[in-house]
Amino acid sequence: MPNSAKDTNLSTAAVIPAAGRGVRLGPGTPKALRTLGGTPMLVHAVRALARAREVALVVVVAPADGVAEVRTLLGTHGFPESKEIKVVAGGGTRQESVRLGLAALPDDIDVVLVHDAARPLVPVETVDAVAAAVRDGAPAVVPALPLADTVKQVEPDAAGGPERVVDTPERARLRAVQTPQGFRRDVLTEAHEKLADQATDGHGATDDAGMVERIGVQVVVVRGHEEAFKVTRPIDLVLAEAVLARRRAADAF
Ligand SMILES: Nc1ccn([C@@H]2O[C@H](COP(=O)(O)OP(=O)(O)OP(=O)(O)O)[C@@H](O)[C@H]2O)c(=O)n1
Ligand SMILES: C[C@](O)(CO)[C@H](O)COP(=O)(O)O
Repeated sequence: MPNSAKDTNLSTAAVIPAAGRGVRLGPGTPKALRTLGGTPMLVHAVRALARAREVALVVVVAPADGVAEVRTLLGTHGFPESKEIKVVAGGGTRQESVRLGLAALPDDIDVVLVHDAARPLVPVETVDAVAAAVRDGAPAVVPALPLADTVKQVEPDAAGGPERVVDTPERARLRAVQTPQGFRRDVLTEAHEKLADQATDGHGATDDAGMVERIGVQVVVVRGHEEAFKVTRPIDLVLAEAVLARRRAADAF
């Protein structure tokens, strides 16, 4: 395992959690299989990660009852032959799904990029920037953007009234974090092993960087990208279709 600055001889894999149902997107096909420009979101996400030169292997974490379907789906789409694609069964939370994806990595992988299937339009430049920062010696890296909105911390009202604002954190020091998040494989594996119980007890982390923070590892930030947004609610699908249409129009010239 790499444990010092800059190591140029590292093997990199991507883990793509894609086992969620997409409740906030509304009823219908599981979110990763919903289409964007006629192609499932998951296929866009796998292509985005496979496009990165350093990524040798992509592990897709599918719903436990959908592994065969996802294997068939990915088999019908073209990916570079030099890139290995594996599909494994996920769990009931994102954290569990990532842990199961990590368990499927071969021994020779040193660097792991964890990327939501729900961020299908991440540009390859963002993937490359995250991977490069890990390869340059950072144990954990997140792509992030400044916030456009002011954020309030709130507490519920004991009598059932409206929530009350208790704090307004200084916006200039807040960031909205995206994926792929990049890690030294040993660091991420240790965090997932130590914190596995929290995945199901309601105290799980909402991202992988949050897990390595909990075991005391320093996370560094690289610039994220507006087009790496997460498709969460129906309005995000409208935006994603528009971004894809604009890219396709630009490519046609
Ligand atoms: N048990 C789970 C839950 C989520 N994910 C994945 O984690 C990523 C980010 O999660 P999110 O956007 O919250 O997806 P869902 O859990 O599907 O959405 P929702 O919370 O609206 O149901 C998605 O690619 C999703 O497929 C996963 O692999 N396993
Ligand atoms: C990992 C993540 O995309 C970083 O912003 C986010 O935390 C996932 O949250 P979700 O509620 O599982 O979509």
